[in-house]
Amino acid sequence: MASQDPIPVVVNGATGKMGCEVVKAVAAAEDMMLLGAVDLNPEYLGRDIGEIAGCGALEVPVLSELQSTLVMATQEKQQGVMVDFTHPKSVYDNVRSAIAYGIRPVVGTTGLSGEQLQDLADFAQKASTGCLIIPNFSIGMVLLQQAAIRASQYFDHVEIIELHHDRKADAPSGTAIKTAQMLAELGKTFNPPQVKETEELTGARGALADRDVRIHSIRLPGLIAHQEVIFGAPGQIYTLRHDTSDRACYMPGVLLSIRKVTQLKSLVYGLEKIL
Ligand SMILES: NC(=O)C1=CN([C@@H]2O[C@H](COP(=O)(O)OP(=O)(O)OC[C@H]3O[C@@H](n4cnc5c(N)ncnc54)[C@H](OP(=O)(O)O)[C@@H]3O)[C@@H](O)[C@H]2O)C=CC1
Ligand SMILES: O=C(O)C1=N[C@H](C(=O)O)C[C@H](O)C1
Repeated sequence: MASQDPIPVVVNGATGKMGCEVVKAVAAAEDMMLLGAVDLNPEYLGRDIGEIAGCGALEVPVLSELQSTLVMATQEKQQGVMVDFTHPKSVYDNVRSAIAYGIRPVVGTTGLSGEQLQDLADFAQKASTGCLIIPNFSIGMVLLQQAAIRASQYFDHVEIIELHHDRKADAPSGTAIKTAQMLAELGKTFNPPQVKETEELTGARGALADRDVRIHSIRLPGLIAHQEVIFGAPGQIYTLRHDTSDRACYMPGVLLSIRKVTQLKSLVYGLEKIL
């Protein structure tokens, strides 16, 4: 059997916390080739991304220009993939650019609005280009969300608490938003009021998502990424919790997504859809 050409991968946000993990994972994957590393952090421009990520020289310099790196990826035999772990402010434009060049985006960056997501879905559909938007690449979170869906058949009261490191730009987390959406999609309204409530300090009761699912966000140094979904009923509390202790936990999901996106022709939102 003829072996396939490796999948060319461009990592955007390559010198960041997640970007470095992706660089190491892609460099170690036999069916992938790290083609480009893009980042705006001026400290690392021109330096070898393998040395920055800590896996030894890869002869791939950090560049600041996404467009020219995408053009380079269009010249490979196999269709290229862009993995994006940048910033909520830039992710929409990055994904539009990649799709415009026929490069398939695998997006971990959170903070896209519902409208932006819909617009990207329409754009990917028109271009017949696969695109994966994955708010959380860890298998543990998919399992937590599935358990939450099951529990919500029996519980009418639920609140989500997400806890993250204090370098996180967006709140609530993309994962908490997705979890709340998954519960809301079941069609029932949660948390029927028991008393007339007032907030003595604005925000004390958290954010109200669709179908009255509440989300609370905590930011502290010392945390990485954690989420609780707490169900309540008279006389009992059922708590689901996921804790991240190393960003390596996201890499099996990232590698799977790189492989899967090459087979897609439209946008898919959520890891659970490709498992
Ligand atoms: N889906 C998932 O499973 C996960 C998602 N995330 C999400 O991924 C994103 C990144 O997280 P994290 O790695 O912790 O963040 P970091 O801040 O550590 O890394 C982001 C990197 O991207 C760079 N950057 C910012 N804007 C651009 C741009 N326009 N083009 C290229 N590079 C850019 C930053 O440079 P500079 O520092 O100079 O700004 C930085 O080096 C966040 O949205 C986070 O929520 C995180 C973990 C898991
Ligand atoms: O910023 C992070 O760290 C994380 N972001 C994602 C999110 O917003 O849900 C995924 C994970 O929680 C880590």
